[in-house]
Amino acid sequence: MAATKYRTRSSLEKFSVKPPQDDAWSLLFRPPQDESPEERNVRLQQQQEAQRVSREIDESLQESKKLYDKKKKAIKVLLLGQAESGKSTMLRNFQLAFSPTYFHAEATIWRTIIQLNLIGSVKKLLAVIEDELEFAGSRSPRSPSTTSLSLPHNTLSDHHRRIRLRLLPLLSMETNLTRQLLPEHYDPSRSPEICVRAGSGWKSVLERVTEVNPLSTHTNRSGHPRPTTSETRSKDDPTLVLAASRDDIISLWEDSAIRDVLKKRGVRLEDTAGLQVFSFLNDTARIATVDYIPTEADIVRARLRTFGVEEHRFLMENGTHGANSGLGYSLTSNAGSEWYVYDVGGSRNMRPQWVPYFDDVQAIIFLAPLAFNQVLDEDRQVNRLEDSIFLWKEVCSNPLLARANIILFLNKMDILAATLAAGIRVAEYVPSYGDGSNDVASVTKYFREKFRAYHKRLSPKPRTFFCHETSAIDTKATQAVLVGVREGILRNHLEKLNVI
Ligand SMILES: Nc1nc2c(ncn2[C@@H]2O[C@H](COP(=O)(O)OP(=O)(O)OP(=O)(O)O)[C@@H](O)[C@H]2O)c(=O)[nH]1
Ligand SMILES: [Mg+2]
Repeated sequence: MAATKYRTRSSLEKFSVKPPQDDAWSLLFRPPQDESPEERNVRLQQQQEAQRVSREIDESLQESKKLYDKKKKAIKVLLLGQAESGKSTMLRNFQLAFSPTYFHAEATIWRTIIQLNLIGSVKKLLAVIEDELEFAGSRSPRSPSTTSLSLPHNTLSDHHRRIRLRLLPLLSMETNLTRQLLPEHYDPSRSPEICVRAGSGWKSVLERVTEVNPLSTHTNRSGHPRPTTSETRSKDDPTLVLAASRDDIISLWEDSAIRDVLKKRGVRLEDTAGLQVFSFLNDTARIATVDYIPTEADIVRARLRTFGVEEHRFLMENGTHGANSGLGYSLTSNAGSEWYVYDVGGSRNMRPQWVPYFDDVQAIIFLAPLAFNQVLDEDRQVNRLEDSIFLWKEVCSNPLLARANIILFLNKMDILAATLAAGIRVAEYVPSYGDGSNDVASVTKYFREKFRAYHKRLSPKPRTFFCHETSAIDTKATQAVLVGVREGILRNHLEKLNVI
């Protein structure tokens, strides 16, 4: 044994002292025989540089591998569901519940999105007014003696025309800003909503927009910070223009003549899909101010369409306890655990992009509003609930997801309740519902059982069916649900790793 060891060492030594003559690398790096001292210096410097670069490459490879291994160990959750089902809203609830520092740190970015949502609503309002004014103008040319336009059921006047003109700068501001945010090749006329491509650096654009020039941090003579003025703000920041338009927006929104026009033209104040198109208009007095700071509820409610797949990394800031989740033991390892949550764009043309993320995912939160009386934006022939069930079947039967837990969120329960309260009957849209009772509990039970049956029938191997009823804009109730869901996912993950 000792002799073997000795032989090995001696052969290594022999190699390092006297390399074999036919070693290609030695030949390549052998100094030329007539090398001058300067050439030698240059050669040695080059060699050192090459070694440094090679070390750097090794280090970065090791770093990437470490990251890869870490990510492999992290918990991965996919948020799936059709467009507008509430995935991004749920993600923001997740951030608020488990990563509140991060959630609050992004408040200024969301302030601009909320301002853009509000301006978007004003834009829709102005488009209706413009149409109405044009329509009225073409039907009954104005006589010089009157400033009112007589319409069949209402009257819009020069007063409205003037307000519209005053609000136009707001619209050009919005056009400028959204142009910087929209994904490449995206045609805004296809969808009026704000949309950003995942990973495109849109947050940096908004950070730049909201950055206040250091001048504003100066104090005045009495030692108080100077108020932010137009010189201290970025030219793309809509705050001041919006604040200056505040009274005009409120007066338009509260104007009964405008309400009549909206009604006459069939423009719903609240979109039935829950896209509360005009919802921020009700809060204009609070939002259109120079010192507006969004509330948690505002941030959760903001609408920003997802384009592509967004990866969100979470380091759990707070561990929750078994007592909360009814597990009967404490999952203290929860705090500090690393999670990746993937939020996807839900419209049909984006769905093929989901598949690469199916690999190695622990859980899927599938959002399905029971929108039995609505159709998809991208295809007005397709019923929303039917589309959700179709997607659910695809997800349950997908072999790549066979090991993942699928958790169904029947989201937008508030809208279901409002729809049923308005007297809209399920049987009219879903004949198989027959003469079942048209109340929330019965309708929910009926559809939940449908989802359960497909889950059981189509799962490649048996797994438990989890289902929650949610209203993602109700942050308190949603967080309570998410705490339980997180515990469940973590427990399952630990069980798979045989830790508990
Ligand atoms: N009333 C109500 N509105 C909701 C609920 N969940 C989400 N919303 C609203 O529905 C709209 C769409 O929500 P998002 O979270 O952006 O939908 P998404 O699934 O991410 O949509 P895409 O990004 O287009 O795939 C937003 O305006 C939300 O405020 C809910 O439970 N109730
Ligand atoms: Mg989204």
